[in-house]
Amino acid sequence: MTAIWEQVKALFTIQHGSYAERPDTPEGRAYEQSLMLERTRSLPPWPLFKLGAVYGLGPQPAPVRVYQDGALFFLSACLGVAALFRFADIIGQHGGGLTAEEIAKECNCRDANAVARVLRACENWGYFESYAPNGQDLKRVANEQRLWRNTALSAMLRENHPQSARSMIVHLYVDVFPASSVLFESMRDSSGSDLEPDQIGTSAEESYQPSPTAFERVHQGTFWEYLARHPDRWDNFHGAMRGVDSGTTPSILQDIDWGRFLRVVDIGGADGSLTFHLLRSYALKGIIFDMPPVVEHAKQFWNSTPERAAMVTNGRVQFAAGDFLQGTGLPPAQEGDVYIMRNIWHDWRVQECVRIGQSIREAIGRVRNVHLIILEASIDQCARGSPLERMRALVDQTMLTVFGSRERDRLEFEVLLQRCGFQLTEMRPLRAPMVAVFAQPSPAWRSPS
Ligand SMILES: C[S@@+](CC[C@H](N)C(=O)[O-])C[C@H]1O[C@@H](n2cnc3c(N)ncnc32)[C@H](O)[C@@H]1O
Repeated sequence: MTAIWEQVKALFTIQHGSYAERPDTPEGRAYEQSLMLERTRSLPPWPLFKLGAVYGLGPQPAPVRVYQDGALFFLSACLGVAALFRFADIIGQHGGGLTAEEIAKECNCRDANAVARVLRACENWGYFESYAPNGQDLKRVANEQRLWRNTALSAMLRENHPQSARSMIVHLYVDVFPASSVLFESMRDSSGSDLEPDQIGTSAEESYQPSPTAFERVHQGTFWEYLARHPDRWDNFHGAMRGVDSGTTPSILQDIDWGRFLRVVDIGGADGSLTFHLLRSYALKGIIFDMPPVVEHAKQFWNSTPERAAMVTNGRVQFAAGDFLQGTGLPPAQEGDVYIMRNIWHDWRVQECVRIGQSIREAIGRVRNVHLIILEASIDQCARGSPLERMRALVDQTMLTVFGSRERDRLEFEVLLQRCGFQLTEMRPLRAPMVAVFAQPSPAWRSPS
């Protein structure tokens, strides 16, 4: 019994990495080596091994876990490939029941064996499900002959799923994934990815020269320049943002009382889908502010359904084109306005965030009863290792890789907002991978211009 208990403890200890580290002295090294050797040699009893490694009901052996984590980019690649080839759409259109070969044929992929293996890899993480034809024993059916259907997760890779993640997965695979492969070089050669908010206005800011991000190294330009050069990537990015919209909007609508505002000014609002949902649910007016080409795209989106077109015709929604870095084109505030920024600040380094925030503060001027709400995946809101915190950490990595920017914690928001002439009043968790940061203009603020 004691031996089994020791094994359980050893498994947990190895998995969570809290083994007794010793200083790097000859004695310390000898101790660690003997400890590690002992653990490496002492295999867990079969039932324990099976429970963790085969059934996933207990701690996994550390080597299994570490390899899985290290090679997890292949899961991203498989999901990207599945999304690009539209496996989920093809399977869904037939109501399931296709072999890998049939799927390969329909998506013009010549390698049916690779399709079967990509599907099998995805199946291990709950995407797609294989079953045997005519009630045969699945174990006796070769991977190529198995039939495939969607699961709740793989169905989200369908284009027409109400919460479709297809464009986001394609964006991560095509635009971001190549950049992640040079993160090492980018970090090695970097002069520091960003300033701290409290370095703004100090000598550190004057001497600060941002290094190119991993994305900029690979794609020879900023993310926005890259999108401008590749209209197909813009279209896909709009789709990705619509996916974020469908995943976060229900909570944004229900967890915040928008009824106390008169007008919403959606800064960097893209096609304005959040504004649309807000106008649908509340007696609000709306302005969508973005760069000129994006605003043109947004107008098409608003004219594409009678309900949205009517909101444009009766003046409930308006468009404003400009540049929030230059402070041009921002709609001046009216009493009862709420300026919102969903997933804006996290795209920018501190200096640019201050410029954007100050542009908004200028637009507000001395108008009273105006609010600012920032909606972002702020970090350090839940326990480390929780699903939400893990997702936010990955979004933060995306920001580092693409923009050299970051997801922020409360303290960073407080300092940044103060630099731009706002006061943080509340940080509210949402039932989504985002928090709402509420701020009010500080009356004492003086425009730097
Ligand atoms: C990550 S998207 C967020 C879109 C939208 N807020 C949402 O949550 O769906 C960032 C938006 O910022 C806009 N943007 C980028 N640079 C800008 C600039 N200099 N001035 C105005 N908008 C800009 C982009 O066009 C894009 O629509």
